[in-house]
Amino acid sequence: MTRSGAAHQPGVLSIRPLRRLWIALSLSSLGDWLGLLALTAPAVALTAGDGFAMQSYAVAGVLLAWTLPRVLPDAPAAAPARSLDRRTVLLAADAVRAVLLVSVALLGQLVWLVVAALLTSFLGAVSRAAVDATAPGLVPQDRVEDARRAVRRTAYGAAPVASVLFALLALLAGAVLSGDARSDLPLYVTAAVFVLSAVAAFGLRPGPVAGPEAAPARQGKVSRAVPALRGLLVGLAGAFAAGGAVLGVARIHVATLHGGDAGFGAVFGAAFLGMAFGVFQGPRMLGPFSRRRLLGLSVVAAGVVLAAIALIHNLVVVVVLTAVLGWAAGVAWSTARTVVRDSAEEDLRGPAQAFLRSAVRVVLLVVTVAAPALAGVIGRHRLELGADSAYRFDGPNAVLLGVALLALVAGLVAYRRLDDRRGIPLVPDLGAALRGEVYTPPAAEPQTRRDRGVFIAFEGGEGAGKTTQARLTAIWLRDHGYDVVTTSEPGATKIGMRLRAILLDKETKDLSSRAETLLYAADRANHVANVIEPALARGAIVVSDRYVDSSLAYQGFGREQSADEIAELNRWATGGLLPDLTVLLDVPPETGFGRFASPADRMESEPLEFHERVRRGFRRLAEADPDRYLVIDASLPQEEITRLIRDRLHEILPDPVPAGTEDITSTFPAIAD
Ligand SMILES: Nc1ncnc2c1ncn2[C@@H]1O[C@H](COP(=O)(O)OP(=O)(O)O)[C@@H](O)[C@H]1O
Ligand SMILES: Cc1cn([C@H]2C[C@H](O)[C@@H](COP(=O)(O)OP(=O)(O)O)O2)c(=O)[nH]c1=O
Repeated sequence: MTRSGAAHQPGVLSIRPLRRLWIALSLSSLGDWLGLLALTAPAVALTAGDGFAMQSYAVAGVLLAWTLPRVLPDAPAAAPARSLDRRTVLLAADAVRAVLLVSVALLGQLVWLVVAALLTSFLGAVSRAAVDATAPGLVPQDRVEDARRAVRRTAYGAAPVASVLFALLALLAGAVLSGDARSDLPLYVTAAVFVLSAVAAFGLRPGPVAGPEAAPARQGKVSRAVPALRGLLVGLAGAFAAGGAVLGVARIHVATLHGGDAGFGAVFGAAFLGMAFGVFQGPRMLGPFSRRRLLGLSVVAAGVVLAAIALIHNLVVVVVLTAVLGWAAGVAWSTARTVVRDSAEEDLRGPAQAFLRSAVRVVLLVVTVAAPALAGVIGRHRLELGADSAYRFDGPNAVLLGVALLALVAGLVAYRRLDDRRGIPLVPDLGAALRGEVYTPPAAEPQTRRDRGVFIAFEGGEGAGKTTQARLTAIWLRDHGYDVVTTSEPGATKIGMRLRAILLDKETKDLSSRAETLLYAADRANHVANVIEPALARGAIVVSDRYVDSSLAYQGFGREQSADEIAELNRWATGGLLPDLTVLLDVPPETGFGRFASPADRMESEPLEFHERVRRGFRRLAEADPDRYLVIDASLPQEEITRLIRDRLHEILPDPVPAGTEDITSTFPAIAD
């Protein structure tokens, strides 16, 4: 909704002061990326006579120098930006960078090259910090996020432009220049871009570097509230490690493929262009298909493509596949954003995305530096394949192949962790999505299932939210046309109500643990015979607030009696009836008790240790039979719990509700309470 609303507003860049800042940023970002490419060229040229390993280390050294200021916490870069005038900061950062790049060309010294790369990158970070802090202050409050996004897009969007420019310069230099002058040309051009950027910065109005600071993402809190976060992190780390490996070894790998600077620029540009396309296309791709599955698949695709890049010795193929790899990583990134949007509370989406963004950046940069260094250690190898044929398998090939395997594993792990359509086979699911449909599997044993109905039990300690969630589940199921019977223990039948009075009345004294167990079992026997079985027999869905597991946890673990004996007793009492799904709402007893004000009944009055044993008991039961349980952290917000339950119910309902229809049905007025 907010998205379509935003589309009608004029672009955020129509706000004049922001547009000016944006022009300065565009040039400075172009210089930034061009500088990275231009500085790696002399690393190879200056070590031309020193062998493959030395060349690899020199490239790794320049990348490390360039990377360091960007993985360090923002503080050192942000400090000068915050204490000075923003125009001065941007102007000075540009001017000094121009001088640094020219000095590298003039001095032709490896050590100075690395130092200059470090300083250039640091100034880039200072300049970015100044822009980041300034941009939000230049727009109205409700456009702050748009302004941040425009800044981010420009900063990364400059990368492919810089790559194309670099490749053209390399071609030009190759045609008209010779020797060192070839790698010097991009340095001079970058310096010129920084001079232009300084001129644009000069046109800015001076002003303090102000504006709201982005709140740092607190991973602990965020990952607890966004359960998908770990799966997302694993997947994205795989995809971006794959990207980082290609960028890191590109310089030396392309040289073995006789590509030179132009080839390097092409690989770099292909990665970023592909990625931009993937980010754009991700949300539009395979509409009816599960986003979580798509994320896992795109990471697996990144791994497979990287393996091909590692093994095929052809520059054109490498460039094309690098674009595909960038695309897969882009799809993974934008899909992860969608998953966060769909699974996190509104106020946690920003922090969760910020956390993922910084994690991805660290992975990308670390792998980019480590890859060429490792390639240098591995060195060059030839596999002799016969009398006159051999296969090159150098450091870059080995590193790329290794990272490809890691990305594959990460993709598979992410797929498994995030899968929200468990039990539904992937191939027909994907096939249906390609035809624009949601796949609905043929119901297993249709007759028996439909005839029998479905039994869902809610379990957990006091105040875990069982009653709340059981009720919401029943409303939701009825909205979808199911015949639903809600019930609870103890006390769902007339006899049961009497038993309940005995069991929960604080005046009840001298009730032995065995008698208590038998009374709960008696209540249950009556409940099954008179309520649950008849409902299941007519095909209804039964939603029960507590069932056998409560006896195992409270009378077994809580009262420290044999859980096996209690299970046996209850098997007899219920005729062996077990729920199709047990939703365990797991919460520390203190949290649960903190949720009510009403006076405690006989069971609730038991000491805290009792309730802690009960909680452990429930968890143990769930661990022993994971397929039949859905364990949910019940300290999560209520809506998040409700969503997790619905996701799981989709899988076991006799006539599954296709995930895609959810949006449609929820537009009907539904009784929410
Ligand atoms: N996820 C939740 N977070 C915070 N409070 C909740 C949550 N779920 C339920 N509650 C509140 O906690 C109290 C107990 O919930 P209830 O569903 O009666 O728990 P139970 O049946 O497990 O004892 C109610 O006041 C309810 O509104
Ligand atoms: C069904 C069942 C409940 N109990 C206890 C747990 C609860 O303290 C109490 C049921 O009380 P109830 O008022 O239904 O509370 P809640 O909302 O927490 O379910 O009975 C057992 O000890 N064994 C059982 O088999």
